[in-house]
Amino acid sequence: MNDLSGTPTAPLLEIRHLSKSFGAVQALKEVSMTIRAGEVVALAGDNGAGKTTLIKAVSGVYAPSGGEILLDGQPVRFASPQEARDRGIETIYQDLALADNLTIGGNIFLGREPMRKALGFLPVLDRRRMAEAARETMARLDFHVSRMDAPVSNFSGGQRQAVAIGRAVYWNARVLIMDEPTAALGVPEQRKVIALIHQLKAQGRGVIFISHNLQDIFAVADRIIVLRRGVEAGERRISETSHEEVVRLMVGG
Ligand SMILES: Nc1ncnc2c1ncn2[C@@H]1O[C@H](COP(=O)(O)OP(=O)(O)OP(=O)(O)O)[C@@H](O)[C@H]1O
Repeated sequence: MNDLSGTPTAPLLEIRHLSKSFGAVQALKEVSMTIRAGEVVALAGDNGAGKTTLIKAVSGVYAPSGGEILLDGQPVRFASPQEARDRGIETIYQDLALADNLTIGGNIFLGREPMRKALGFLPVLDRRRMAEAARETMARLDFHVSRMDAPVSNFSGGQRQAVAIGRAVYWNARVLIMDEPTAALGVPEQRKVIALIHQLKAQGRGVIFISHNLQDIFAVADRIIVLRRGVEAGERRISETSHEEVVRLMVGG
C-alpha cells in the first residue's frame, strides 16, 4: 500500500517467523503474516493447528520462542496483554469478558471508570459521561440497541459481541484480533457481526479474524492464512481462492 507521496507505508502489524514451543511440543513454527490498515486477515486451520497459540504470542499472553513482531515497522515485545492493549492491539475472545450486570457504558469503562467531583463529597462515577461515550461509540459502529441503560445480560449474542468491539474501539484499538466472533450465533446475528467487521475495516483498523466458518471468511476477509500443525499451509487473497482450495489447505494432501 502506498501513501500519497508514493512511498510504501509499513504494515500496521507484521509477524515474522514466529515460533512457540511448549516443552517438546512445537505449537507454532516460523509463521509470518502482515496486517495493513483497513485490512481483514482470516486465520483458519483445523483444531490444534496453532491459531490460538499464534494470537496469544502476538497479544502478550505467551512470550514467543522465536521470531519478531513489528508494529508500524518497529520491533515490539509485549510482556502482558495489557502492554499489547496499550499499544492498540486488542483481542476479543469468545467469552467476550463482559460484566453481565453492567450497562454498555459500564462495560466500556470496566476497570477505568471516569469520576466527577461532587460538591463537598468524594468523587462519584460520571454516569453521564459513560452513557454518552457508549451512545457515540455504538453509533459509530452503526449499531443500535433500544435500551442503553439495560444490563448487557439482556442482550443477544451479536449485541454482546458489538459491546466488546465497542469497548476496543473506544480505547483506540488499531488491530482487533477476534477469536471465532460468529461461532454460536444464529445466521441474522452472524450477519450483524460481519457488518461490524466491515465498519472496523472502513475505519482503517486492522482485523485478524479467526473462524471455522468459510462463508463468514469469504464475506469479510481480504486474505486468508491457513495453519496446519503449527506451520503455514498457505496464504491466499480471498478474491483468488475458493472454499475447496481453503479446505484442501486445511486438511493437506
Ligand atoms: N499451554 C499449552 N501447553 C502445551 N501444549 C499446548 C498448549 N497450548 C496449545 N498447545 C498445543 O499446541 C498445538 C496448537 O494448539 P492451539 O490451541 O494453538 O490450536 P488452535 O488452532 O487454536 O485449535 P482450536 O481450533 O482447537 O482452538 C496443539 O497441539 C496443542 O495441544
